[in-house]
Amino acid sequence: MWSRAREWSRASSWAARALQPQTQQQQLPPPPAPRGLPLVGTTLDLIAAGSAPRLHHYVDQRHRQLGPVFRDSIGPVDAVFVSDPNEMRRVFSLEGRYPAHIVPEAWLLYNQVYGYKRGLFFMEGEEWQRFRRVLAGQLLRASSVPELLLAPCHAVAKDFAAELAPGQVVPDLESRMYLWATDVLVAVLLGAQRYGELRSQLRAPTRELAGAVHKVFGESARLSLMPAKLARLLHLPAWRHFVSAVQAALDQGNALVTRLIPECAAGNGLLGRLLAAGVSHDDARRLVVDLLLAAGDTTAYSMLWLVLLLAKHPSVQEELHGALSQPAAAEPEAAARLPLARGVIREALRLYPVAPFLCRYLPEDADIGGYRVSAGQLVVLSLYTSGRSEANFPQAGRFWPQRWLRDSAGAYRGVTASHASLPFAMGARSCVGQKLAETQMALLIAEITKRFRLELADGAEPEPEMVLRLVSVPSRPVRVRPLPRL
Ligand code: HEM
Repeated sequence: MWSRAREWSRASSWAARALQPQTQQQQLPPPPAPRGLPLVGTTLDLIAAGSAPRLHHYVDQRHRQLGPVFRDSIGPVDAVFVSDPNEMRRVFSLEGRYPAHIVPEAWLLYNQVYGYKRGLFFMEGEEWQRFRRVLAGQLLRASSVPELLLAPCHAVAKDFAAELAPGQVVPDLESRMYLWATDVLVAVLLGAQRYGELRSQLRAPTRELAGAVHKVFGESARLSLMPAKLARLLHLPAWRHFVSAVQAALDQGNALVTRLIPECAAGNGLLGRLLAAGVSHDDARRLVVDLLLAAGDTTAYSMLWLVLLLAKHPSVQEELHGALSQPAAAEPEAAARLPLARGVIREALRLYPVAPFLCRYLPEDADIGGYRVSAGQLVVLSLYTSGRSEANFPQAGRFWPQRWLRDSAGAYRGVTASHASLPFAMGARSCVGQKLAETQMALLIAEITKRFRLELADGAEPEPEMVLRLVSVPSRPVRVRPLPRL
């Protein structure tokens, strides 16, 4: 089955297949599916693979068994899974004008029950397109890094490194990363200078918000293990705790943004730019509060994986330190663009994509890998599998940031299919915070590496495993000790 599907993906060009008449697509076979038991389907296999926290292992095994495209019903979700990089790209090319993705059930229910209007991630159709243009116009432009992102990310990274206690295990690194992610966004909203002026006044509300966002994540992850509607109907503690955590985070987020609005005119940050672009105060609050929520889990956990991998690989830290010590890398702009720092980030996100499954509902019937996929069918891209496949990345299990450096002919040294790793997705609905996330992570590892060597506090203990709690998180706390460089 593997080779059959591969031949398909090689033999057929995208363009030719996009032009296939509908009738021809209807003649294609359906994707292969595992044999399930009556009533329970494949649920027992999923339980055997480690249940929901190890869904990525279950899906990986299925790809090995059935090939790069298969269909499965996991609980109530019926989806076509895709792990071939060319087919993943094809899915994005067919996503339509208003790409539709899946939103956690508990969040949808919360928004419905409390009539809450949320930000970009939750929007659809023309409303989504309008605000997407506004946000992408600020955050994803070529000039956004030097004009909007660099100075705030650098200021917060310097503070972070300065606050590390040399030789001491960093206490509760996970919470520290949430605070960093929130600080960065507040600094970007205000601009570095205004942020510097207001930093001490904003410290307490920012810290509270970071804690509240962290709590929402914990409660959402707990609730994701059961149907949210049922939990609400039965007034289960999981639903009640989720609601109070979300309300607290939204209230604190709204209060913080309301406080920033009168301040932002004096700065050159994102918030002022949104208002200048004609976004109303209410819409700005709605968009920005959701940016604060979207930035928290994603960058905090990505950075935790990154720190863990660096601490495990002292030789990479030394090479990075050497590169950062060159005069050419002295300025933050150069440090943020340093190829090795970028390689470290890409490699960490390849091995530990914070969103290991990307979802799209295709608007038309489609040919995916030689199989018929009907309009409206949920398609799930298996990033964990594609990112760890030897066919796409030689020595796929190894943390090897240098694979992303280019040789004299301009090719990556150790990458066969770069689009097999898509941690920020691609296309019109890809991550609007990608440039921000890359810049803030690059500058934080630069500031830490310049001053410290990171050491694993738990020595030779086995590496924490990747488990799914809505996003990929380490199975136990990451504990590192920063040792000062002499
Ligand atoms: C390492 C960090 C991050 C990763 C890996 C990441 C990943 C992603 C992915 C995969 C998506 C696409 C979801 C889909 O296709 O349905 C997404 C969407 C999004 N991300 Fe990020 N993200 C990161 C950081 C951020 C940050 C810092 C922000 C805030 C500035 C942000 C804001 C958003 C928003 C608002 C969307 C929804 C975009 C839309 O629907 O048009 N992300 N992110």
